[in-house]
Amino acid sequence: MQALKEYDGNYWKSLFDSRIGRTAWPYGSGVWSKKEWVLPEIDSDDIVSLFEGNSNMFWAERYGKHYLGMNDLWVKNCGISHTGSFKDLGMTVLVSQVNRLCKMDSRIVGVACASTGDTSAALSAYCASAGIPSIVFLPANKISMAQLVQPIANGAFVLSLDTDFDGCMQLVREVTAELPIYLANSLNSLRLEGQKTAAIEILQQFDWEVPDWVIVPGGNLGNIYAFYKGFHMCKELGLVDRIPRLVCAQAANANPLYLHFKNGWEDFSPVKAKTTFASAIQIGDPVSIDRAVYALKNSNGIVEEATEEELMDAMAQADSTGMFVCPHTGVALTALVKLRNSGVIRPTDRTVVVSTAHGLKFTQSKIDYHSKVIPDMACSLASPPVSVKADFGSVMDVLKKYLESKNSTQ
Ligand SMILES: N[C@@H](CCOP(=O)(O)O)C(=O)O
Repeated sequence: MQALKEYDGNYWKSLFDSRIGRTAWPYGSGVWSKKEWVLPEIDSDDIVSLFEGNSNMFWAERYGKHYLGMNDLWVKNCGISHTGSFKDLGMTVLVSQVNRLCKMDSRIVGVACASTGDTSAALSAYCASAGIPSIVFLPANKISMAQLVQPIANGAFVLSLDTDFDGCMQLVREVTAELPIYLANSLNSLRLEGQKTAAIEILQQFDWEVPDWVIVPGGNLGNIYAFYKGFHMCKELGLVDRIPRLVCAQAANANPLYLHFKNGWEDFSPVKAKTTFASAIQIGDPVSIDRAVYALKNSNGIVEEATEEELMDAMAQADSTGMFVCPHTGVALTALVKLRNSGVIRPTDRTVVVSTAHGLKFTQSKIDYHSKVIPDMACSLASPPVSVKADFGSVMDVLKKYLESKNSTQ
């Protein structure tokens, strides 16, 4: 690319002038119209926090208004936690209880789980803190590097098994039936007691006003039931007079609940889960299927699914508004888009999307998307870095192109 020579100190002078309140010069070579860069007087009362302090619940204003025409869309960010996923909520309860049992001289020799990554991270962290051995059953090569390193670093006994999550689940159930090892997956109700607090917290954060919809990604399906349990408990206690409609969102490559829902809840059949970028919910035979069906039936719930392209595009779109979500949240956002487009969710409905894990656990899939190297995927929202020669003119050239393209889309 030919470097533009006409740029000189005046370009930057114009920008600096604008920052200190003077009218800017027309910048560039006349391609752009003159802009007023004078900053308005701002009263400190006018400055509003975009993410509402440190709360894990934030109003997705730009995403909601811009992409969906919604004005009451919220994200409950459960990935901002010790090990970076909602599993911490349940695991702190479970391991605390095991710790108590150990102190009471029970014969428990360790705690185990099968995992697609997040459960093992949480289990190993809390067990390490309590000095209790943890054993994790992981499907080899099916979890992200950031997830794998967590149990390793936390000193868990890590079994890397040549099977999928469902195979690991089956094995850990058999092993824990034989040995005095405590099973920590979400079929253990202690986990659900912890996880249901997210639902209670949502109501509290809305000052006990009930949202219309709560959308939760689903794999092993303990969490959708935990949300139901939390909302139902608040209703029983008289804190609220109804519960939200629940939506469970699955990856189309691992969608046994979706198929069951579409079949009118007749005859559940597990599926063989195929590879999905939403790897934490790559589960074909969920242990909490019955509880999930119960939760959905009793909340007038819905199940939706997301293809690989849909979930990756939804994740990229959300990221472009500053969310940096995990692929599973991409699945939940796809469900939202579909239900909004079909009119089931209305523009003014108060809707909460549950973001289940930290986006930093899934950087490889984001890199692949933005590098456009995913086979058969357009990656239409990819925003790859621009390689540019390290000289002033070349940088100004690419900046000009970039700012022009921004101008034309605003
Ligand atoms: N997505 C899970 C799978 C195991 O789920 P659990 O909630 O039943 O323990 C994981 O992170 O391992």
